[in-house]
Amino acid sequence: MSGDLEDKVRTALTRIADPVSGQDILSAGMVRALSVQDGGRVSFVIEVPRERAEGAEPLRRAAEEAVRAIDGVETASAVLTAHAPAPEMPNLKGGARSAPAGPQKLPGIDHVIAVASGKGGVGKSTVSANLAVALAAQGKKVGLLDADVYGPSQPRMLGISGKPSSPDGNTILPLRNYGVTLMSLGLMAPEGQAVVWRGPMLIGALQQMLDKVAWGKLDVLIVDLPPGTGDVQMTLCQKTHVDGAVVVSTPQDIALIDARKGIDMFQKMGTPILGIVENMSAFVCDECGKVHHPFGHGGARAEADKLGVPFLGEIPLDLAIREGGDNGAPVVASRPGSPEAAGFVALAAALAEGVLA
Ligand SMILES: Nc1ncnc2c1ncn2[C@@H]1O[C@H](COP(=O)(O)OP(=O)(O)OP(=O)(O)O)[C@@H](O)[C@H]1O
Repeated sequence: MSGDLEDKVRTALTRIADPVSGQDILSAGMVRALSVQDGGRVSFVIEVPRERAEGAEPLRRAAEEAVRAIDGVETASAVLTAHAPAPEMPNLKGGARSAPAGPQKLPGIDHVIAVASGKGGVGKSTVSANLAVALAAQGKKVGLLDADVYGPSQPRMLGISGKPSSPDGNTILPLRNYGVTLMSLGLMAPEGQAVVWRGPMLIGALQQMLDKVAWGKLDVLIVDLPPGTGDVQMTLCQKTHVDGAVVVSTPQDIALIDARKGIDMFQKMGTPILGIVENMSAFVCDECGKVHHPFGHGGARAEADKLGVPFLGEIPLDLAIREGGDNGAPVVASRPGSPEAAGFVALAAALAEGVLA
């Protein structure tokens, strides 16, 4: 049913002509991250060269209105994003870059792993930070891209402050701690100030972090995504070759329902699901040593079995994990070998032996 609607949306977009080239915007490759969700919610991005960004609003509006007029479409949202002309793009490897057709490998980066969650607050950033540090401790060259544009928390979690520099005014030099190279929108904004990144700005910011950051040679770039299934997730998967997604969930039904939606989105985008991690799985009482399951237990494993995707293990609910995140000392670094670090180390080892091998 959403397939039929998607066809209708595509047809409508072929009727919108780009006034500059005369080609329709779909064939011209200007439509990106098209998403047609159940209930008729449609969103997409229109990409124009940077010099046309200011004058492209009428085109955006025409495309949005054409889609909104389709029977079965409840809401339509088109956002504009501007890209720099190809010759201005930094080329960290030195070769010429032709117009990208589908998801592209990032120069010098062997693998990209996305860490996602359906719902906010389930520990996606905590898992990303500890996974990155654990992989670095296992000898991998690791980058961490904090794409959680609604609440970038990686600088705090990895104990990194200060601004990344850009000596040539074009390429951004990332910062490093615990053997992890980090770039985050949180490093671009003054600490404590909320930054609201929307639409084209948001997609542009993600693109900048992928294209303009001097990541250097990496075995793996971990991308800490915002929660849910929005433009950032879709743009990442459409533009960049992502080896797979790790989905983080708590055992609660409500988190698992959202995790399922996230998995569905990645599958539709053709991004492999590396597996589900159950965070805040069990709590061991300091006083009596008894194991409690405040959010239930085993839900993520059952969900993974049901969906036929790997189960990647359980992370306990533990004060040291929370404090490590708040204090910029991930538990994997501050308490290596501890039971609370074990789940992250096992996750890193499983990925190192699997997708990163
Ligand atoms: N296993 C855990 N044990 C104890 N505290 C945890 C654990 N996992 C995460 N937390 C804490 O829960 C809070 C939310 O975690 P985190 O920021 O990693 O979630 P998130 O899914 O990335 O959230 P958002 O997407 O909203 O940014 C943080 O204070 C973090 O320290």
